Amino acid sequence: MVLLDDLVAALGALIERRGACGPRAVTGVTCDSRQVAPGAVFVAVRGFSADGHRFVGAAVEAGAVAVVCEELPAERADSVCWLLVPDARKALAELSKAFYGNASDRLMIIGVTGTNGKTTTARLVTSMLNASGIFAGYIGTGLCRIGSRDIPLERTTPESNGLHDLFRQMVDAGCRAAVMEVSSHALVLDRVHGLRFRAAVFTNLTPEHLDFHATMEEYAEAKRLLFDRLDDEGFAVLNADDPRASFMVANLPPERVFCCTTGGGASFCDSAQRFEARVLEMSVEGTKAEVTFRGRMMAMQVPLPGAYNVMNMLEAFAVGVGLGIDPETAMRGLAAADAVDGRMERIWSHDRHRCAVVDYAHTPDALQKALEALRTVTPAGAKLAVVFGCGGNRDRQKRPEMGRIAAELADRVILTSDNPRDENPEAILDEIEAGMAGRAHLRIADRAEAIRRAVGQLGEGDILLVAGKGHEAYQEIRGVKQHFSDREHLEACFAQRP
Ligand SMILES: CC(=O)N[C@H]1[C@@H](OP(=O)(O)OP(=O)(O)OC[C@H]2O[C@@H](n3ccc(=O)[nH]c3=O)[C@H](O)[C@@H]2O)O[C@H](CO)[C@@H](O)[C@@H]1O[C@H](C)C(=O)N[C@@H](C)C(=O)N[C@H](CCC(=O)O)C(=O)O
Ligand SMILES: Nc1ncnc2c1ncn2[C@@H]1O[C@H](COP(=O)(O)OP(=O)(O)OP(=O)(O)O)[C@@H](O)[C@H]1O
Ligand SMILES: N[C@H](CCC[C@H](N)C(=O)O)C(=O)O
Ligand SMILES: [Mg+2]
Repeated sequence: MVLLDDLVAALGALIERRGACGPRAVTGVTCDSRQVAPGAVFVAVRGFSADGHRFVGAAVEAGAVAVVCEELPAERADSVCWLLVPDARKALAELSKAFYGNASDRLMIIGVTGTNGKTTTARLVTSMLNASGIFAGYIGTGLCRIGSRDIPLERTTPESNGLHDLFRQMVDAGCRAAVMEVSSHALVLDRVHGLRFRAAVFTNLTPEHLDFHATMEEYAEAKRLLFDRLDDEGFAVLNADDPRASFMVANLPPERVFCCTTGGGASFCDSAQRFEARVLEMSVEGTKAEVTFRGRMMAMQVPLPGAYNVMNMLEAFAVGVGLGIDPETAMRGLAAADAVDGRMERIWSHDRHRCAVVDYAHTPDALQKALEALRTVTPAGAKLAVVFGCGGNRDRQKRPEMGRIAAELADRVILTSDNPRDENPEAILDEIEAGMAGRAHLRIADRAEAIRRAVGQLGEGDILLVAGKGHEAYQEIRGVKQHFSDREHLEACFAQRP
C-alpha cells in the first residue's frame, strides 16, 4: 500500500501543504480529472488548451485524497490534502515515480531521440538486448512491449504517470532494461523528469513539430535535454553525419560519446570512439554493409533498403558495444531483429513484378530519404510513384516542402489525405500542392481510392511508395477515427489485379 505522506516526501519542491496530508492510502496519480478514482492524487497542470486548475472541483468530487497545484483554490475541503508546488509537471513525475516504487531506478534505461528513426532504432536495440540475454521492455510509437505482451499507447512518450506505470510492469515481469523513444514534447513537458539514462541516442534533426517549437534552435535545445540526463555510467551514441550531432554532446566528455558515420562525418570524434559503416550492396530486399570500429571489421546485413537504415542499425550496434555486449552477439541479435510494421514494408503483386512499399515517412526529410532509397533500387526504365498526404492539426510548414520533394523525386505523385484530424482535407492538399511548382499530379482525397488508382497505374518493375501512415491502423477525419490500413488496401488491390 502506498501512503500519501511517503509520496509527499518524494516531492522535490513544495511551497506549502494544507489539509489532511497524513498516512492515507493512495490508489493512483493522475493529471486528468476524468481519470480520478477514489483515493487518487490529482495534479493540476496548466496546459496549452486547458488549465487543470479548473478541474480541481471535479477531481475532489470524484474522490481525490490530495490535490497538487500551482495555485491554491480559495475554497478547500479540509478532508483533502492540498499541496502547492512551483511546477506541477515536475511534481507529477516525482509523485508517479514514488507511487510505482521507484521501479525506474532498477532499470537500465536507453533513450532514443531525433526527428526520424527513433522507433526503428529503439526496436533494434530492444531486439539486440533480448537476444543478448538482457531482458528489455520497449516504449515508443504505438505500443509498449514487455516480452510477448503488447500494450497499446496513444503517445510516443507517455505522460510521466503512464511511463512509471509501464516501468513498474517491466520490473515485475523481470526486465533489466527499458528502451524508449523520447520525443521532444516529452523532454520539454517533463514527461521524463527524474529519469536517468544509461545511453542516449541521437538519430538526426530536421524540420518537424515547428508548430510546437518556435525555431529549429529551440527544437535542437529540446532534444539536447536528453543528453543532460545520463547516469554515472551513461554514454551517448550519435549519428555524427548530422550537423547538430556535436551540439547534442557539448556538455559531455569525449570518452562518453560514440560517433556513428556512414559518410565520414565523425571528424569531431576520437577515432577510438568511431563506428563507421560502408554500404556494399543495396536492393529492395535489403542492404549489405561493412562496419569498422576499434580496429575491427564486421559484416552487417540490414533487411531494409536505404542508407539511413544502415545508420539506424549502426547506432543500435554502438549501443550494444557501449553496454559491453560482445560484438558478435550484438550483431547476431540485430540480424535476427523483428521487422517493424510500416517501415519500408514491402507488398508484392502475385507475379512479383510490381512492388508497393508502406512507409511511415511523415516528415520532409523522411519522405526524401525514402524516395531516394527506393530510386536507387528502381530498375532502369521503371517508374517510382508516391501516394501521400500530411496530418492535420500539426506543423503546416512541412506541407509545401513535402509537395516539393515528391514532385522532384518521384515520377508519379498522387496527393491524398493522411489523418486530417479536425482540418478540412482539401485545404491540407492545397497547402501541399503549393510546393509542387505546377508539376503534374493526381489529387484524390479519399486515401483508399488514391491507393487503388496508384496500383492500377503500376507497370512492370515499378515501385509505389505509400507514405505517412506506416503501421497506423486508423484514419482520423473530422475528429472521427475509423479503421484504415495502407497494407490491407494494397493487398486487396493486388488481389484484384494480379
Ligand atoms: C502539445 C502536447 O504534447 N500536449 C500534451 C499536454 O497537453 P496540455 O498540457 O496542453 O493539456 P491540456 O489539454 O491543455 O489540459 C491541461 C490539463 O487539464 C487536464 N484536464 C483536461 C480536461 C478535463 O476534463 N480534465 C482535466 O483534468 C489535462 O489532463 C491536462 O493535464 O499534456 C496532455 C496530458 O498529458 C497530453 O495529452 C497532450 O498531448 C496532446 C494530446 C498531443 O497531441 N501531443 C502530441 C503532439 C505529442 O505529445 N506528440 C509527441 C511526439 C510524437 C512524435 O514525434 O513521435 C509524443 O510523444 O507522442
Ligand atoms: N535515420 C533516419 N533518417 C531519416 N529518415 C528516417 C530514418 N529512419 C527512418 N526514417 C524515415 O522516417 C520514418 C519513420 O521512422 P521511425 O518510425 O523509426 O521514426 P520516429 O522518429 O520514431 O518517428 P515518430 O516521430 O513518428 O515517432 C521511416 O518510415 C522512414 O521513412
Ligand atoms: N508522431 C507524429 C506522427 C504523425 C503521423 C502522421 N500519420 C500524422 O498523422 O500526421 C505526430 O503525432 O505528429
Ligand atoms: Mg516513433
